[in-house]
Amino acid sequence: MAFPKPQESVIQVTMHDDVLLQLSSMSNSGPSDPALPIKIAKLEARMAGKASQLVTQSARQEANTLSPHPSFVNQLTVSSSIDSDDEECGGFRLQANPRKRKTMKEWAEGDAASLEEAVEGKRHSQDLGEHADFGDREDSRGKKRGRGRGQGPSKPRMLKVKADADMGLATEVPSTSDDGLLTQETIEIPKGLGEDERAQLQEEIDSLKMSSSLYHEELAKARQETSEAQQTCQQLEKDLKDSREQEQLREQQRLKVVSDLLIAVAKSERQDARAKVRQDIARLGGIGVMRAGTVISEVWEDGQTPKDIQVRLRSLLEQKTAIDKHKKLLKRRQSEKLESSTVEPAMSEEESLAMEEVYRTRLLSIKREEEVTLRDKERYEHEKACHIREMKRIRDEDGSRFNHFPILHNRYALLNLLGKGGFSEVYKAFDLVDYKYVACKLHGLNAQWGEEKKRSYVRHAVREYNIHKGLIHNHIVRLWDIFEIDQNTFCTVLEYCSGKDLDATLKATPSLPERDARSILVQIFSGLVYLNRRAQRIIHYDLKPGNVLFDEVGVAKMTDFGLSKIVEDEVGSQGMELTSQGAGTYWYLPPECFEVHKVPLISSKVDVWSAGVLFYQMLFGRRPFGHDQTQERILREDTIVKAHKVEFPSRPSVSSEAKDFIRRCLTYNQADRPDVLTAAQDPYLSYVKRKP
Ligand SMILES: Nc1ncnc2c1ncn2[C@@H]1O[C@H](COP(=O)(O)OP(=O)(O)OP(=O)(O)O)[C@@H](O)[C@H]1O
Repeated sequence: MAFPKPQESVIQVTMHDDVLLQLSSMSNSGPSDPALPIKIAKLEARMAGKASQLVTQSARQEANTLSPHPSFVNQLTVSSSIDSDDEECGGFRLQANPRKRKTMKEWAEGDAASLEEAVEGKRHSQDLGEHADFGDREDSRGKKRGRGRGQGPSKPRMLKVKADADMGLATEVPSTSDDGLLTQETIEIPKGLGEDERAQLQEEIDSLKMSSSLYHEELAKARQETSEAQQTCQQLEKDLKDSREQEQLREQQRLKVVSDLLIAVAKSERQDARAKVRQDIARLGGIGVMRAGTVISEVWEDGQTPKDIQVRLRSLLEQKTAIDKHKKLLKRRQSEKLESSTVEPAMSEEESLAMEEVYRTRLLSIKREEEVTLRDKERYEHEKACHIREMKRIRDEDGSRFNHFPILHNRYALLNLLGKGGFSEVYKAFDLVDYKYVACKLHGLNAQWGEEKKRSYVRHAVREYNIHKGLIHNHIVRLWDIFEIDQNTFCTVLEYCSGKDLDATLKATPSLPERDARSILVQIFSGLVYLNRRAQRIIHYDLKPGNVLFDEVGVAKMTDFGLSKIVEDEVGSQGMELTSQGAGTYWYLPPECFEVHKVPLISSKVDVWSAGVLFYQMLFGRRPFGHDQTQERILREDTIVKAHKVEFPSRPSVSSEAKDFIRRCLTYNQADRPDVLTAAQDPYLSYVKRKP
């Protein structure tokens, strides 16, 4: 509901002079007659025998263009037309009044001569002119004219017509009382008038008195209404203020309830996570402490599952050995069958063939069991990797200074830690303003760092923010906000991706079916095409499994633009200079990034190479170059500089189209490698709708 502004509803009621005018503007119903002031003036003038002058002046002032002819009859005609034809007069409408027009006309016809003489004659014309002008208009000297002689503007209006000796007319003095009520002090009818006219005049005076009293009542009513309206208005304002305060209170309560619920859920998730880790420690293993002299180090201690797997494998090995032994014995017996010295009874040929078959089938069965156990062992290794990741997450969460569910920036309710990067902690959080989950990345500056290093880190983060915030694409994580927490910590707010990241996915399932891997690749290229079609092109430069996240429905999204490069317009076809050589994750970077003899020139082809490595890893469960090497070893052994040709394992089996696409992405020579836009148009990446 829209409440009017208080000042709009206030009606001024203190101006006695303008009471009638205000009434007429306030009320459109009942006896309100906006033409009344004019009528009164005309009547006064007529009674004073100066109707013509009044009319002339009134007409001249209000209409100006109407008949300039001084003739009284003409002027009356003008007057009559103004009086009756609803024309504007000083801002008020003159209502039609045929009865009055008739009177005036009659009067004009009956006593035209004497009235004309009076008009020509003269005096008090100024008075009458003033009476005829009901508005508070300024005269030519710029002064406000009063409505009665000697009266200040705030005095009640006196409609006074003085006796005019020259005209031989007695003066009828209708006036308004202090509160605006029309009164009649003396009534003397002009001598020259007949009975009818006198009666008519008397009738008009009575009628005016009646109207005046009605207006008076209306004024009182309007005043009353105004005061009531003011009270209502004040009450409404108060109500509005109260309800706003209540709403604020309710909003705070709502937020409290929501955040309490979220915190309760988060706490229970924390408990579940810890209980699961405890179970998994018993099942999969955990970190123990080993002491060697004064040195205490952490060691991995196996849980029950790897122990069981070991026992099964050992048992299978023992069974295999035993069968092999029996097989050998059987063979020896068969060869010694004819020797009489043999203690054991001789075995028929058929029996010995049957025994051979028993041993063979048993060995095959052991082999199958072994394969199953080895698969279990592999699964265990993946579970162990996730378990170690989760243990690390919990340890990081326990050690975090933001683990007590704070509300940051009056808006983001921090819940549980999602993970910890090099210099940041990422928390799942709830946005209490937009009511959605977000990921809050808390960047902590190391207190030990010097001022310059801190400044450089912040500069870097702000640069990343400025690049990332403008990127709006389905396959790029949205960056919503950035704010400072304290001198050494600030936070970026990101779209929350509730699925695992690709790194975690590949740890749990090292190789994906080709169809799944291709779908992820297509999405990555969609994001890359967006980055290369913008006015300000961007090279991501840090494409790796950890920087590909999945939302709740499995849509892949690129994130982390910390190392990304803006491609300036003037960059030539060779590419732009790489000024941050050494940064990045070497398994995923192309050979040109390791150029040492000159400043490397790079382009979007860096991302094409990284996407090729990612695709290879998704398909084969390992990286094409330096898979088992550390970053340092890759650099030392020039692993990528030597990565001229990509080799494919025989298993799992992958389509030749996929391999060919990987070869194109991993083209050693940058000039021969397709750029993002060309690679994205590769037939391998295009989906065509199959005809039914
Ligand atoms: N928007 C997000 N939604 C959900 N989880 C996220 C989001 N951003 C990051 N994470 C998770 O938070 C963890 C830490 O992320 P972060 O980006 O800090 O790690 P990183 O990339 O390993 O570190 P660094 O940026 O230092 O290389 C990762 O496990 C990541 O999956």
